[in-house]
Amino acid sequence: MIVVKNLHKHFGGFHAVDGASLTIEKGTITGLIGPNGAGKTTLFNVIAGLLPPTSGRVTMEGRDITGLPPHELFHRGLLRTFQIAHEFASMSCRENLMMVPPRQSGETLWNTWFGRRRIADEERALRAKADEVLEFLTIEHLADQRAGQISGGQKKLLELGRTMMVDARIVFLDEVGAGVNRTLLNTIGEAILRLNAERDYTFVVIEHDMDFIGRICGPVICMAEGHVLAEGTLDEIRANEDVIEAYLGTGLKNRAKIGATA
Ligand SMILES: Nc1ncnc2c1ncn2[C@@H]1O[C@H](COP(=O)(O)OP(=O)(O)OP(=O)(O)O)[C@@H](O)[C@H]1O
Repeated sequence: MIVVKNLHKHFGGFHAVDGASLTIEKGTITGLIGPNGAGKTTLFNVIAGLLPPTSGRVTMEGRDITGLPPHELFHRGLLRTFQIAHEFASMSCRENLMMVPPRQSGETLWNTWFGRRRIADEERALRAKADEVLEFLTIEHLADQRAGQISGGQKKLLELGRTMMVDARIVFLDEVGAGVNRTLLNTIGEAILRLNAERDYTFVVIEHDMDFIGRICGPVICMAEGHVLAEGTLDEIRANEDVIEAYLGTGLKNRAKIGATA
């Protein structure tokens, strides 16, 4: 369980996150929605250690993780993916996955000279794991293809695959659906649901596609102006007057996004 208490992140005088408090229950797929500029990505970045908070506290399973750097959170199984995928373009998809686990023996000069057998064993295991991940994500046919050449949606799947290489416990997904076609978005949704059901992953998903949120997310949290406005099912959120007001206040385009009928 992740508990965020009264979190603030200010950029100069601008309060991007302004007293956000929320709880992410273990084993859930929680949707994080809100109009543009609500502070969702900034909140992700603070929780995932990419930005130091101005004030407030984040705990994971009761332990204070406020301001811990990403690599420390990585070791605790907390990972964040990005709106724009961060692949190594000239490496194959399989190699991209094999790069993820930290502290591989081949990284030290000593082992390069004296630990060849161990390195070879490790590499075989990593390769097998990467292939298993690609198969799980139904993109095994991309194993040898350069990551820079695959589609945007496939890159999102590859990012999800990176989290599987370290058996993440909690994954923050930032706009998985942005620029992804419907078929691939369904594949991504299926993978998220299966990882949650079969491998105990907890997910927090920022997404503007409300159909996608409705299909895969249990609790939904709506942010506006840096804080949490409402929590509940998507239907409850959609009917919430404050939420409709927040989306309305930021223009018709945002209002259409929530699918508000009132
Ligand atoms: N590094 C920064 N410096 C100054 N302002 C920033 C910085 N990062 C974000 N902001 C501002 O903070 C506000 C919240 O941005 P954020 O990206 O967190 O919102 P969001 O809810 O994720 O929006 P979107 O749905 O459009 O991605 C925005 O007004 C943004 O311009």
